[in-house]
Amino acid sequence: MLELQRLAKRAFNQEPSKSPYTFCNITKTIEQAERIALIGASGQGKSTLLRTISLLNMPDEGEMSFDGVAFREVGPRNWRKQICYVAQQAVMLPGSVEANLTISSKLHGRSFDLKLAERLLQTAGLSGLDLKKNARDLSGGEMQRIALIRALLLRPKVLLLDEITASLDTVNTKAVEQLLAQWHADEGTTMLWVTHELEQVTRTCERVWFMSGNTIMEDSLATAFFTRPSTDAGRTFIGHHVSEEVQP
Ligand SMILES: Nc1ncnc2c1ncn2[C@@H]1O[C@H](COP(=O)(O)OP(=O)(O)OP(=O)(O)O)[C@@H](O)[C@H]1O
Repeated sequence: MLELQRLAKRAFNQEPSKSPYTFCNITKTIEQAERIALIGASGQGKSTLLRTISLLNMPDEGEMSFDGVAFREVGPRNWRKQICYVAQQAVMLPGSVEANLTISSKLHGRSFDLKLAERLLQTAGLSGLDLKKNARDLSGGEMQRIALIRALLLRPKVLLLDEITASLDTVNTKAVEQLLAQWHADEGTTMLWVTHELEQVTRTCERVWFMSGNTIMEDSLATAFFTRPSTDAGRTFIGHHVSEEVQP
């Protein structure tokens, strides 16, 4: 349903035709309800790829289509109604938590589903939160969960999750994973999830895209990638993480 064809983005802040690729040659099809973990070393372009798929950055080369419609025909605003990016650093809009939760429904002309919002807040461990509180006074972890719930309330077809549990403790990380697992079971939302926590991959995703050499070097079932990566880069990546985890 989401097709990427020879997608490429060049490095920022340089003359486009001369700058090196941040990522290139990405041709992939993502079916509805797939959950894919996007992993790889720092600086490989994982966040930039997510931001490009959500049209927060425009691709320099290649095509993307969703349900057969090219992104150029739809325009960024309508594209992002279907394909929603949740950032690593949650951004709260001015005003209360409630205003943050209702804003996207208003912007997209949809009615606000209060019951659903309350259920999501509860599952995310935020049932006691005062919705009248200024959103910018929340803790980093609270902001992160509100940003996620704000995205879910739009009921996008594809969720692009960028290290969304990096600022959460273990309990709240599990709460968010559970929230997304339930959401996936109920809604069949496709997820592309950047994470550095390899155990999280095995808990949350069936498929892995491993980025290396500024492209997707391996695309496989998560179980296959972790037991037998098919490239030297994949083996090195896994070996590095395993040796890091066994160190005191
Ligand atoms: N807004 C920006 N302006 C300039 N350069 C950028 C910008 N965003 C990303 N980059 C550069 O693009 C490259 C890829 O960065 P990106 O954040 O996509 O990598 P990543 O794989 O997600 O890394 P990490 O795992 O550390 O988050 C890096 O060299 C980074 O410095």
